[in-house]
Formats: sequence, structure tokens, C-alpha cells
Amino acid sequence: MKITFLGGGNMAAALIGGMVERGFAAADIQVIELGAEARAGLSERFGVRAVEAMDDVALGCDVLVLAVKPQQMKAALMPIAGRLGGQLVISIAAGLRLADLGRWLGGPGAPYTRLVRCMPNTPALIGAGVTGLFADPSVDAAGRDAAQSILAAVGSTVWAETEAQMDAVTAISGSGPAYVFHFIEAMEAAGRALGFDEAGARRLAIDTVLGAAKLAAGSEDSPAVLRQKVTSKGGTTEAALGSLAASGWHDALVAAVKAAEMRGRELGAELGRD
Ligand SMILES: NC(=O)C1=CN([C@@H]2O[C@H](COP(=O)(O)OP(=O)(O)OC[C@H]3O[C@@H](n4cnc5c(N)ncnc54)[C@H](OP(=O)(O)O)[C@@H]3O)[C@@H](O)[C@H]2O)C=CC1
Ligand SMILES: O=C(O)[C@@H]1CCC=N1
Repeated sequence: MKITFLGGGNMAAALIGGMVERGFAAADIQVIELGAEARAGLSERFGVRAVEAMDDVALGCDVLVLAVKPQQMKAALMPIAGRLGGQLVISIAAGLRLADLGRWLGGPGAPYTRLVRCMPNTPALIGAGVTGLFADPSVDAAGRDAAQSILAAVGSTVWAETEAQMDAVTAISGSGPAYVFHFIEAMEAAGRALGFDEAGARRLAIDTVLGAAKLAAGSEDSPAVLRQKVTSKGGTTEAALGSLAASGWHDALVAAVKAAEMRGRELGAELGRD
């Protein structure tokens, strides 16, 4: 399967790195990327072909992954509008809807429909990503399987039932690593404030998140039950959770995820008007 990435930034690099690490041939992967430094980095790190503009070799792929920022997408697709010949197109862009992508790709009056929306996340780089997928109803089983096989190589996959759910996936797991890194930053800051050096505070924070996530993933207990098992009556955890509850932490996180979901919908509506 020959795969071309349009855009070679952070998320494309995470996907390519994870795919190459897990057995995809670098020779079958190409990247179209405007930045010379980014192109050189992708070639050096992963051994893939990276070029500045779409050429016939890159367009002759089986799967085209759209990995530019949503705001860059329409302009990035102009040079290939009306030139696709049945390639499966996978968009990883936040917010952008299949109907608008299809219109931009299809050329006058002929929307392109062999399209799958996917929302991966950056832990794909180490094979620990999670991706939500939604296919245009016209995509056949072979097309869905191809999309699934690419994203399953770098983590777990979840098919969304409706396209609207893709904005929720974006808000939960697409952006989610940033929330977790922010949590680690706060835990590390607390460790520093309580007398640890940076390395010690970071180790305690990261290994706690890692261990708790692994325990939650492998346990039959729900996260709530696992939390209760840490929380001794009248103990230290109860004091911490009481403080978090008083500052509205749970509701703040739910509101944050909803803000991300709303931004995804806004992006789709704003950019799709063009
Ligand atoms: N980062 C993440 O965690 C995730 C991102 N996504 C989605 O992935 C997409 C990319 O995000 P991300 O990797 O963070 O963004 P980046 O800005 O890091 O990557 C986009 C890259 O595409 C380049 N580019 C822009 N226009 C073109 C063009 N016409 N031809 C070739 N290359 C072009 C950009 O160059 P330049 O910098 O010069 O503009 C940039 O290097 C977005 O749509 C985002 O919604 C999805 C899931 C997670
Ligand atoms: O912040 C963003 O818009 C992208 C989409 C999900 C993660 N990063």
C-alpha cells in the first residue's frame, strides 16, 4: 500500500514514525511538506521521500492522508482538485466535514466521496495512539479496512456512528494528550514546591500517570472504584480529592472538553462556508 501524506508536521510525523516502527516500508511512504527543515527531518528520521509539491509519483498512491491544518486545507487541495483517480483519502483534520473536503477535492460539480475522516493522537509515535474513524457511506469495506489497517498499526481504533461524533473524538482523545501533559506539569510543579528536584518530581509525576493508566486499562474495576481503593478514610487522598472538588476540577475538565468539541464544530462551519 503506497501512502502519501499531504503535510508533514507534528501529527504526520507521529503517524509516519509509528508506522515505520511497526513494519510499514519507508519506501512506500511519501510526504508533501512546504518546510525544507521539516522535509529534511522526515527523510533523516524515517527514511521517507519528502518533496515540496505534489507530483505524479506522490499522486499515484493508494492512500492520501490529508495532514495540513484545517485552515490550510482548501488551498492545499487546490493543486489536486479533480485529479484523483480512486485513491482512498483519509483526512485527519479537526472539524473539516466530509462534504466540504469532497467538494474541494472533486473539481467542478463532482464531489469526491472515497473519503474517511480519522482523528488520531500523538502517542501514535510510540504505537500507543487511539483513533476515531468515520467513513463516507459510499466507502466500501476494502476502503474502511485500509483506513483501519493504517491507524490500527499505531494504536487502538474506534469507529464513530455519526460524523458529528468526530468532533467529540477530537475533543477527548485528539486533544486529550495535551490535558494529560498539563496534569503531569502540575504534578511536577507540586513535587518541586515540596522539595524535589526537576528530575525526581518529573519521574514521580510521569510514572504515576503511566502506572494508573495501565492499571485502569487492565482492571475489571471502573476508574471510580480504583480511585476509591486509593482513598483511605480520613487519609491523604481524601484531603487532596476534597481540595480538587472544592475548586471544581471535575466540572472544569468536562467544560474544557466541551470547549474543544465546540471549537471543532466551529472550525467545520467556518471553513466549510468557503
Ligand atoms: N497535533 C495533533 O496532536 C493532532 C493534529 N491533528 C490534525 O492534524 C493536522 C495537522 O496538525 P499538526 O501536525 O499539529 O500541524 P502542523 O502545522 O505541525 O503540520 C502541518 C504541516 O503542513 C504544512 N503545510 C501547510 N500547507 C501545506 C501544503 N499546501 N502542502 C504541503 N504542506 C503544507 C505546514 O507547513 P507550515 O508550517 O509552513 O504551514 C506544516 O508543516 C491538523 O489538521 C490537525 O487538526 C489531528 C490529531 C491530533
Ligand atoms: O489542537 C488541534 O486543533 C489539533 C486537533 C486535535 C489535536 N490537535
